[in-house]
Order: sequence, then C-alpha cells, then structure tokens
Amino acid sequence: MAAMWKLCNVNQMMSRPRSWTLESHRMFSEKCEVKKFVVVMVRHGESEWNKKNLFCGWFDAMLTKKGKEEACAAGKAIKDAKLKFDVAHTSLLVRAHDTLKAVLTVSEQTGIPVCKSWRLNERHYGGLTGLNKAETAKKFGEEQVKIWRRSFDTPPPPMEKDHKYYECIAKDPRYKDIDPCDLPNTESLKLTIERTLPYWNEIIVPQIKEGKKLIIAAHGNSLRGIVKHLDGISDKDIMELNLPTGIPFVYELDECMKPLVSMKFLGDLETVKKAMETVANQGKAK
Ligand SMILES: O=C(OP(=O)(O)O)[C@H](O)COP(=O)(O)O
Repeated sequence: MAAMWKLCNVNQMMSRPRSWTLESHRMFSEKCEVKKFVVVMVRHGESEWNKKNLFCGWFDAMLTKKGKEEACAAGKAIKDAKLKFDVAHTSLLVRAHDTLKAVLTVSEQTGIPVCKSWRLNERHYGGLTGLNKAETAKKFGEEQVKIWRRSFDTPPPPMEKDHKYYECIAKDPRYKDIDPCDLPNTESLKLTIERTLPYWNEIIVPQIKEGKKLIIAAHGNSLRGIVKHLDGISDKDIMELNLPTGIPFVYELDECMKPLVSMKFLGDLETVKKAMETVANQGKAK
C-alpha cells in the first residue's frame, strides 16, 4: 500500500504541475507566452558512508567507485538531454563537489562558475552521525529511526563535544567564517530548510530570474527541503520522499518560481522507483 502511494506520488510529481491541469496550462501558455526557467538538481553519487549505511550528515565522506560511475551517468543523461548551464551551486562537502565535477566534465561544460555554500550542506545528523542505520533501528526501533530520518521537525539528539566526529566537523576550517549561532549541532528537516531557503531565495532565485540556467549538486535532505518548498509538499507527505543518489531531476518554473514541471527525473521510472525504495529501506532493522 505504502509503495503504491509512493509510486503514485512520484508519477504526479514527474508528470504535471500540482495546481493546474495540463489543459489549463496549455491554454494559458498559448495566450501569454509563459516564461519558463529550468533548474536541474542532483543528489551526489553513492558515498563511502552511503555504502556502509551510516548516518553521514556533515561528515565529509568520499564517493565510492559506484558513486563516481553514478555521477558520470548523471553527466551523460544531462548531455543527452542537451541541458546547458550558466552557473552551478553546491555544498561545502566533497561528495557533492566531486559529483558536480564529473557531471560538468561528462556533459562538456567545465568552464562555468561554481558557487559553494554551507547552506546547501546535508542536514546535520547530530549524535547519530557515524551510526549504522540498520543497527540503530535494531536498538531503538524502526519507527524511531523513521522519525529521526524523515519527520519534519524532530531533530536527532545533538552532537555533544565528546562525540567521535565533533572535532573534525565543528572545528573544520571550512566553517570558520560562519556565525557560531548558525552552526548546527543537529538538524531536523525544518531546521535544514531554515538555513537552506535564504540561499535559495537570495542567491539562486535572482540568478534564475536573470535567465541563468542552473544546476544544484547537493544532498538527500538539503534537496528534499528545496523540493518541499517548491512543490508545497505537506510536513506529513514529505516523510515519504526519498531522493536517489546520482539521478538528476529537472524543474521548470514560472516567473513566480512556481513549478510548471516538477521533479522530472532523467532516468527511467522503474530505476528511479527502485532507487527511492532502496533509500527508504536503509532505515529498516534487516
Ligand atoms: O548524509 C546523508 O545524506 P547524503 O548521502 O545525501 O549526503 C545522510 O546520511 C542521508 O541519510 P538519510 O537518507 O537517512 O536521511
């Protein structure tokens, strides 16, 4: 039942705008020549910690061999779709950079400016960082793990100073210029959106409105936050959205940044569906 619902939801997101019928949109477009802005997003390819099924967040895990292949395949899909970009945006984490680099290399557009921001980082997984998701589900129950992974506003326990990864994350020189009040020690999706949206609204939207074509290479949860915002997905429904690694998806936006086309994956539906289910199942006790 849950799987059926998810497929249905993905199909809706992939095929048509949320608030208009295709027919009303076509009639409107014919009359008014609607301006259309294209933005492509991609979650990085599989990382070493995705492979080990560990909560990763702000830990700087590298891509696996499979992750690099996924990133190259994403570049090929973008090339085949003839998508060209003026600017790229990414997080401060290497798995996102390396994915972006492979995408731009394979799609033959390495010369474009790349903007990096901590605001596109993955959500901070707090005290769960470095724990195995299946073992955590065995210990605390699958329900609790789903709440930590997917609830809108329940953050995991904070990362304390004696946490194994505290020093390498909190003291990372990449974050030295960030106001300490802004530096998280754990984040729900809600908190992630609160630090990602200012970047979307103040940096990305003005570039889109100037007519620049953008690609954003980021993370499962930082991108879920942007998708939730764009599509007006409810706090409850967003729990069921799991983004696959390394499969780009396209948004077409109108002048008010409302989606004309939502989350059109550059991949076949069955592959996307399976990859989404795999991500959802990472929180099962096994
Ligand atoms: O670091 C993470 O995301 P990322 O692999 O997209 O960077 C998280 O560990 C993803 O885990 P989740 O799918 O359990 O939220």
